[in-house]
Amino acid sequence: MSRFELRDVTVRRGGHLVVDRVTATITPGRCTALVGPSGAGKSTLLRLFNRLDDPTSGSVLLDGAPIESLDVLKLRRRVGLVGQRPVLVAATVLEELRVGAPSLAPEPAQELLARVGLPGSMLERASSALSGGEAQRVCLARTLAVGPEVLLLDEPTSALDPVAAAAVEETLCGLLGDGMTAILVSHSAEQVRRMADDALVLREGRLVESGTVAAVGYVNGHD
Ligand SMILES: Nc1ncnc2c1ncn2[C@@H]1O[C@H](COP(=O)(O)OP(=O)(O)OP(=O)(O)O)[C@@H](O)[C@H]1O
Repeated sequence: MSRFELRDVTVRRGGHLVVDRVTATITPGRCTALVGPSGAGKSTLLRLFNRLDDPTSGSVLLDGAPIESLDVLKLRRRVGLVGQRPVLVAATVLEELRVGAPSLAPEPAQELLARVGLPGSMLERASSALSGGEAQRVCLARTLAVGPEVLLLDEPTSALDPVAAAAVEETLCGLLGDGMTAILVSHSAEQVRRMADDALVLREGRLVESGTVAAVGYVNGHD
């Protein structure tokens, strides 16, 4: 089911309160945006969901279980991350898709490419020969190859040119429309309005507003 809950979560880094007693629920099947000014703690909060960071106090629960009680590799297969910049690690697109799914056959690999809007003929292409937008979509397909229940999206289009960003966003919107649970960090209020259902507004580490995107003032240009 993949319901995340944050209970009184605090993250302290170098004497600084980066996340300050945040309590919230992420609704399955919806896209929840983490928004707020630069330095508010959005990326840090996002990284808690697959244990790239751990809270200093409080707990993150997945379907009622504290996530530190789960095997971290299994957790990361359930909760996939797509970062700001595509990082490709294998020589070809097919090998890239096999990074987390070593037995992936060419046919399902082509289906994965279709899901992210790329032609199946791209499987044999060298990773180094991809454009930024293509590489980001291959990263997304590589994450999907593992079969995640939740996608963590950390400014997934901010490093791309406007045309590639629009294409990647459209691909993501398709996945969200199919009912994928997602948590999105984005600086763009327009993007949040297009992609997200719910929003959590952070300021100086504190949760200051939450609700549906339509109801949250921060996303709609007034506080
Ligand atoms: N390891 C660390 N040590 C000290 N301070 C840290 C550490 N990690 C993060 N911070 C600080 O915590 C605050 C929140 O950082 P974070 O990257 O989570 O914010 P953000 O809302 O994602 O910002 P942005 O929108 O600029 O990406 C920042 O002021 C940052 O400098």
